[in-house]
Amino acid sequence: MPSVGEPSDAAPLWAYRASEMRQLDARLMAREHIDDYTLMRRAGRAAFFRLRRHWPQRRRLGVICGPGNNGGDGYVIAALARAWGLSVRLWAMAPVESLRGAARRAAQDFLASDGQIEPLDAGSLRTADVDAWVDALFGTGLARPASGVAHDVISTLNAHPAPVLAIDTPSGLCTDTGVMRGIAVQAAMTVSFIAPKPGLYTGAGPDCCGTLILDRLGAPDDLGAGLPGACRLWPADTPPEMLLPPRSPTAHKGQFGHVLVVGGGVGMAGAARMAAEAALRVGAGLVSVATAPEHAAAAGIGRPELMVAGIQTAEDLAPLLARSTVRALGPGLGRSSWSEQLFSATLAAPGPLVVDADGLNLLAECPCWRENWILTPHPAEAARLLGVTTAEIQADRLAAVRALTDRYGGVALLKGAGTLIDDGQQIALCAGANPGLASGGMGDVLTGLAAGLLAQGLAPVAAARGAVRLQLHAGAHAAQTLGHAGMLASDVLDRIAPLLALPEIRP
Ligand SMILES: NC(=O)C1=CN([C@@H]2O[C@H](COP(=O)(O)OP(=O)(O)OC[C@H]3O[C@@H](n4cnc5c(N)ncnc54)[C@H](O)[C@@H]3O)[C@@H](O)[C@H]2O)[C@H](O)CC1
Ligand SMILES: [K+]
Repeated sequence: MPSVGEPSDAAPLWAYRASEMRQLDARLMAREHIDDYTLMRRAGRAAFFRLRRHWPQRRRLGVICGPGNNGGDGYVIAALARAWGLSVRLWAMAPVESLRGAARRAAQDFLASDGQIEPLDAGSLRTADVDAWVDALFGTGLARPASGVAHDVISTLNAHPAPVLAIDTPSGLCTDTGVMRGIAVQAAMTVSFIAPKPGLYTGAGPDCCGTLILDRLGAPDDLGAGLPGACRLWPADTPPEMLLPPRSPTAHKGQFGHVLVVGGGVGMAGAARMAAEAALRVGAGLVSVATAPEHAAAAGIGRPELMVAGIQTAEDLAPLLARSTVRALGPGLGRSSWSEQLFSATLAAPGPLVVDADGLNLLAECPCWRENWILTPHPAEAARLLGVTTAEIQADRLAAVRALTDRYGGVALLKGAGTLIDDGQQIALCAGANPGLASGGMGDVLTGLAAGLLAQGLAPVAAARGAVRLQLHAGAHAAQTLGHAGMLASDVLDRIAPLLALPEIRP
């Protein structure tokens, strides 16, 4: 049985940068006593049979081969497709004689099977009678933005009605960061090999990959032993692991912490209320809300379990800080002098806390370092915390989340598709993209979930990861019944308790 907040038995995979992928390829070949052409044929076969399984009706393939081993995979796929009686047209970016090693052998075998190679030209792709494309232009070896013919080809593929199967990665996507290098293939499906690459799960990766399938090609889990790895990946479909401590029959509310939400400035009572409800729903024993006096009466309506206090000054806040064990600082806090008073008083109190929204914006103005907190910025808030632009954050999200913990300590949770969580030692990537979560209040719910888990004794990094994964799972349930446009933060809230009641995570 996994301990509280730790991953279940299905320990998540490590994701690797391109520079490490080459070492993994070499290790796999050495361990299995195979050469790179055998491994390439294994990759091509894996991709081809996924294509046949998912798109059985698509029998007119257009294969685009680049100048490297990714292109080599394409030749393997094209030869297999012809052997299976599919119609194949293949366009190559580089002449066969310029190819090297396994890629050259793959091209020669394709020619030997009477395959035809056409020079890469966007115009001929536009008019091709093709009902599925295979993108084997660039893989982990992408070295710069696609330009010239490569750019035009990617643009043509994206405009063509036939779906694209991307091999190993959509061409043009940086597999280390998830940044589109200029232009990138928008694939309907991606089959990636051997080990996860972080850029497929964060940044623009989820948009470019479509349905992402990882085929390990027989790689054992310990293939990367000793390599630093870029991050640990919790794939979106990983079942929610047991998060909460067991509850004895005689348990009482004092055992499950007391969360104090500090926020709800004038006109923003809802944010603090959402965070407070989330903390209750995830199991905190007691939850209080320190909010502007104007909201005190309204903030508790419909949720009598909340204890709400109208706060004028830091002195008013002191007794609430003294009674609580965990704080959630920032939901709807605002940037007024009132906000600054409460911010400073809360930061001065000991004990773990979650800082979000305007709490982060105020922190950016007076940075400090702390062990026992979780910062939960979206990219723009992270940019303010680091004094850079949002584009620079998104240009390398893994570097950004590490820069946050270097500067502020504790745990940094960088929101966005493929949320990253760093404790200064190891980065966790919680895969999963749900456009329905892009609406007001979702950040407040996440803050409350994290605070509620902290209040029950989870370590900050486990509380952060648990909050993200609970919200992703609850959000997926909400999207199934309500759709992405119609789902609200309250709908996610309503699905937390049923999720926690699931046998695999019921305490
Ligand atoms: N190594 C193995 O045994 C296996 C690898 N697999 C596949 O190989 C690719 C990685 O191959 P690599 O040759 O390193 O890189 P690419 O094929 O991605 O292409 C790099 C190639 O293209 C040139 N290049 C890079 N960027 C550009 C650009 N913008 N414009 C033009 N040319 C560019 C660069 O100079 C290189 O020549 C991996 O993704 C897998 O698909 C097998 O799948 C498994 C075995
Ligand atoms: K590719």
